[in-house]
Amino acid sequence: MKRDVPDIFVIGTDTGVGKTVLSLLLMRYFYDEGFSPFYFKPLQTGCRDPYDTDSDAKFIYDNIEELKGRDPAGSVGFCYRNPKAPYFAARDEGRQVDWKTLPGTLQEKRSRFSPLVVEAAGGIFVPVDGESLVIDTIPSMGAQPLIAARAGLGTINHTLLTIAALERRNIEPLGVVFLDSAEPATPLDMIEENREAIRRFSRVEVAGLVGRISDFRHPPPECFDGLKKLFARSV
Ligand SMILES: Nc1ncnc2c1ncn2[C@@H]1O[C@H](COP(=O)(O)OP(=O)(O)OP(=O)(O)O)[C@@H](O)[C@H]1O
Ligand SMILES: C[C@H](N)[C@@H](CCCCCC(=O)O)NC(=O)O
Ligand SMILES: [Mg+2]
Repeated sequence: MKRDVPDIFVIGTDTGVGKTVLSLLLMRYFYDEGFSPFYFKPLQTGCRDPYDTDSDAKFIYDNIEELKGRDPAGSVGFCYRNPKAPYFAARDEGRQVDWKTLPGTLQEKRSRFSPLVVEAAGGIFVPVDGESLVIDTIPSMGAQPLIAARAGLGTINHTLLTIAALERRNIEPLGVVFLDSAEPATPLDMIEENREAIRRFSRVEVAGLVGRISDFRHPPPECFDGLKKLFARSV
């Protein structure tokens, strides 16, 4: 089994920025490059179960040919019904997220798959339990963070804040990928300025831009340009 890429923790500047879409592209990219990738969502909220229409794992399994008919439940750690931060969604059900079991689950997957594509819930300052935020879980996951960010107005602030928080804890991200689901599309000159600001005020590069995708089963080839830049040396 090909194993020469790091496991990836897809984190975001916010909820709804495109982490699941970026995870889908990573899965497609690594399958096409001959790897055996595995998608995992440790903490899913806003779903009755892993088969719900809002389940991120279901979206991945529905849109990756190789996963068609397979059970998305294996790709979900904890699942809570209310669309909230995991801490509050679990509390609504009288439970507490026992996230320290997750590194063991990932370790078990590592024997059969590479790379792991792990998707965070929301942004990195989202509470997981009463003591921990998503950012606190990063070191124990053994996966390198890749930042999904919106492409348009507001992203400079959110992306630089995310990078600054990681830097304070000596966590080095692989890079940033912009996703633009806006209609009409964000003007390219603004995207270039956003890219410039992030390069100038941090040491992190925006590796690529993913434009609006209309068919998630067949994303256009240019969606993978950023991933090629990040991983081509490894594949
Ligand atoms: N490039 C894109 N093209 C088309 N739609 C997109 C694109 N990026 C994101 N979207 C859409 O935007 C919405 C939010 O994206 P997504 O679900 O990937 O966000 P997320 O960061 O995973 O959110 P969460 O924190 O809930 O996991 C979804 O409906 C998704 O299909
Ligand atoms: C409900 C969302 N979709 C998401 C949780 C987002 C929490 C955001 C909390 C906040 O930043 O205020 N859940 C998830 O990714 O499983
Ligand atoms: Mg998601």
